[in-house]
Amino acid sequence: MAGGNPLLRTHGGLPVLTRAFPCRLRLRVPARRCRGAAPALTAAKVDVADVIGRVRSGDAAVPKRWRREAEEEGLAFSRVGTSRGRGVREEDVVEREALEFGADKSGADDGGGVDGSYLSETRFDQCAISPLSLKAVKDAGYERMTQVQEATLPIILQGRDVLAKAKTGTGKTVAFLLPAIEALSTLPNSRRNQLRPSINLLVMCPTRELANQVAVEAKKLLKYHRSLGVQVVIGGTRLTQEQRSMQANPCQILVATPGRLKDHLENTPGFSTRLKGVKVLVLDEADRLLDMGFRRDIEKIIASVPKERQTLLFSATVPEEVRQISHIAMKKDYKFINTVKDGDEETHSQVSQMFMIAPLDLHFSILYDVLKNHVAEDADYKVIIFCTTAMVTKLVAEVLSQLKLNIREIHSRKSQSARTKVSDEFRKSRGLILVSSDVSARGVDYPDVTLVIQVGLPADREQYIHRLGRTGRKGKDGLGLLLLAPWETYFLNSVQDLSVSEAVVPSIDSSIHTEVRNALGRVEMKSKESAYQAWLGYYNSNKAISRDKSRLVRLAEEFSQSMSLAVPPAIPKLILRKMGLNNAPGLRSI
Ligand SMILES: Nc1ncnc2c1ncn2[C@@H]1O[C@H](COP(=O)(O)OP(=O)(O)OP(=O)(O)O)[C@@H](O)[C@H]1O
Repeated sequence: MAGGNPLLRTHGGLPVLTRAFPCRLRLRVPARRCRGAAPALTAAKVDVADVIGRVRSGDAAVPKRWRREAEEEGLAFSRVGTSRGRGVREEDVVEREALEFGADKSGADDGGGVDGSYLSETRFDQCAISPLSLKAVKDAGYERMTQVQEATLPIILQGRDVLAKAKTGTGKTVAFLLPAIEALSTLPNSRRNQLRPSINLLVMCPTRELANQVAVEAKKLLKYHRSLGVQVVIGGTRLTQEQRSMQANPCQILVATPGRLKDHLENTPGFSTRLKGVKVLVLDEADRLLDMGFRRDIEKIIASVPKERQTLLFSATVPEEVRQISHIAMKKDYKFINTVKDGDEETHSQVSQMFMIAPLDLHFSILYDVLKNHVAEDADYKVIIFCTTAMVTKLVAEVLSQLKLNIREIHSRKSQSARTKVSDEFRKSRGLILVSSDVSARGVDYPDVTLVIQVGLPADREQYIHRLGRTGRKGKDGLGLLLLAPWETYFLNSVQDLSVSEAVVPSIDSSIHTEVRNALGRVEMKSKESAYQAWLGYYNSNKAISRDKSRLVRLAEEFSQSMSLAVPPAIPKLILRKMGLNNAPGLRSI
């Protein structure tokens, strides 16, 4: 996080004046132009932020070489000082600085970001892949490999176990699917022509949307491999329906969510025998699948596939604990391939990251204000708002819909058919705002998301990174805003190595407050009650906050007030007991 002068923060070489947040939201084009500024500086190991700060403060000790390199890159430092001296508004300065920095050396929109292109120089046709796969890759529009594909393909093709880390939106799905399909296509035909072929490739994903998406990508790559097929098994659909379709058309590739796969293991005749044919096991979003929420299911699944197999673990985040426990899934001599360079951040530098601290009772108004500005500035807007729980997501979606924004909602309480419909629509559209719980946090590839807003505490640092990663995919620009209440600021410690700049709370027109109040008045009481209960449950499960129960109750009351409720809703006794809050003073029960 940029420190120092509280008025001037920087990220990726671009100064951001904190009071100009709404303006930053409008800076998409200039921000892209700024890209050209950084590479030479980075290569020379110059801290751009530091140089800018020191030049501005009149520090004559800035080495000439740095200054010269900066100027060669079009960074007109001296002019920046002059603009401010003329009393130009901060917003104007930000706009101007961005343009001045912009020698427009960004290159084409082919992934040329400040942190280097996500594409490598290697073309797929230079690699040892089959003509059938190559043809499919071409049809999919892929010519050059992404960095992670280039780094992992040869090793996976050798049959090694691989744990790979690469930033969000850089093509990890193809990186594991393509070599896995190559491995399958070389299996003797007898294996593939059986009436009920074994499952040879098993891909595990933490969410249903991601599983569907991986299957779609697999189908693209299988276009000319006519004897290979892919099937998806995910929760939220009828088990019997999946059983029937697996029986009618058994495929060698299965993409699954853990819970449903376990269901099939326990209830589908012949399924465990089919799993004995697994040659390649993939854990997509491996760190999520290996954390406590999924660990048991994953262990059971691993025990059901042969020990003699190849295992591939992929994620944008690989915390140390995951490396420590990777032996659960992989052979000891696995290869760890990390395409995030030493000293580089895990997030993309072309994504502007902001945090804003404001009391809970301002959050709806801020959200509305930020969205209104963003929608007005960018006709092609495409926004995802992440909320803490399904019921809070529902409430936020209802409030914003009442405010006549173009809202869709997705979370675990929606039927799977509604989730799939919304997800498909959001993928194809622009001019939409998706309010989502963490079901969309990882892996889902919605193209051209312009802004990601996270409201309230993300579950952890990793979740923050994955949610943010829904924007800035394939080297494109993006914006991220994390909106926190003052007592949530401790979370920022966990992302202090990322370039997250503070944005000062914008002054909000009283008409916005009135509109929000009226919108809240039109939202059903039931939604508010459920959101309150879910909110309490979420923060109660957070150790840092639930330690002090009376404080938790007070904070929940603040949340209730932010929904315009005079008195916090009562909660069923049973639920309070389940939350361990039956004796917490100040909570009303029914
Ligand atoms: N070689 C390539 N050239 C161009 N586009 C590609 C290439 N490989 C993959 N893509 C596209 O890049 C996008 C992002 O890919 P993908 O969803 O696999 O990213 P990811 O790294 O898995 O992201 P996340 O970490 O969010 O899961 C997709 O739209 C995919 O079709």
